[in-house]
Amino acid sequence: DEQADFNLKVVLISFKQCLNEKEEVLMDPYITGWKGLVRFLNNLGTIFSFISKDVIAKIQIMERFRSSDQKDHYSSLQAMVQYEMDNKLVDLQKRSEHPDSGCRTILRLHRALHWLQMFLEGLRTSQEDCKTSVLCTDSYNTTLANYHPWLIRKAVTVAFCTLPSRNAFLETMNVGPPEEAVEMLNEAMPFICQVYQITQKLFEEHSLLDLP
Ligand SMILES: CCCCCCCC/C=C\CCCCCCCC(=O)N[C@@H](COP(=O)(O)O)[C@H](O)/C=C/CCCCCCCCCCCCC
Repeated sequence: DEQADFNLKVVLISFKQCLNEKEEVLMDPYITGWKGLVRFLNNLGTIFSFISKDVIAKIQIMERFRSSDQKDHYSSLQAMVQYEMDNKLVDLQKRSEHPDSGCRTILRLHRALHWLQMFLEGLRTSQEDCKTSVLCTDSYNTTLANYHPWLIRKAVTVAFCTLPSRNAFLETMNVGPPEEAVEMLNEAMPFICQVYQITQKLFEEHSLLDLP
């Protein structure tokens, strides 16, 4: 039962566990966090399956690295960037020799994490009667939409219209009444923001923010 399986707490704990004392972003909890988000997405209906398929494909790319002979080079985002850059394993101009590098794959998820951060912030601070679809569209338009072609933007906007009300949405997080879900989001936001900021800085320092 996927609905029963999803628990916001599990996702949030994963993002908390992503950061070690050296402020590195650890790959395994990062992947676990994304898997939890996909589980949540799957519960929102089949209209969202084109989105979850894309996330799953990206998770699988990263899992393959983590179970390969090179797995130690993928233990953290920092190790991955160092390894792929040092060994010229990233297509910087055009997707060709290394179409599915770890860096370009994580960059896609990283951009989506920015959307999540904006969306959860909106959800957390909005009034009870606020429409989830509006929060979702606004946060999408200021983040991910900048990287998506027209057709995807349209499909995404249609899917957003099917989202339940704010309170029903918060209840699907399986942590009790909406107020408790908001409380948990208050606790979790700093970790998600930190993971986002550290990754952003890492990719910025290596000029990896525009990978094809
Ligand atoms: C804490 C729990 C509460 C909130 C739960 C939200 C659950 C969200 C789960 C997943 C978020 C979606 C992540 C989307 C990743 C998209 C990555 C991407 O940009 N991919 C495109 C580029 O990849 P390449 O082609 O270059 O390999 C790809 O083309 C896009 C494909 C599909 C469309 C993606 C649309 C993203 C919309 C994000 C909003 C999700 C809506 C969730 C509703 C609450």
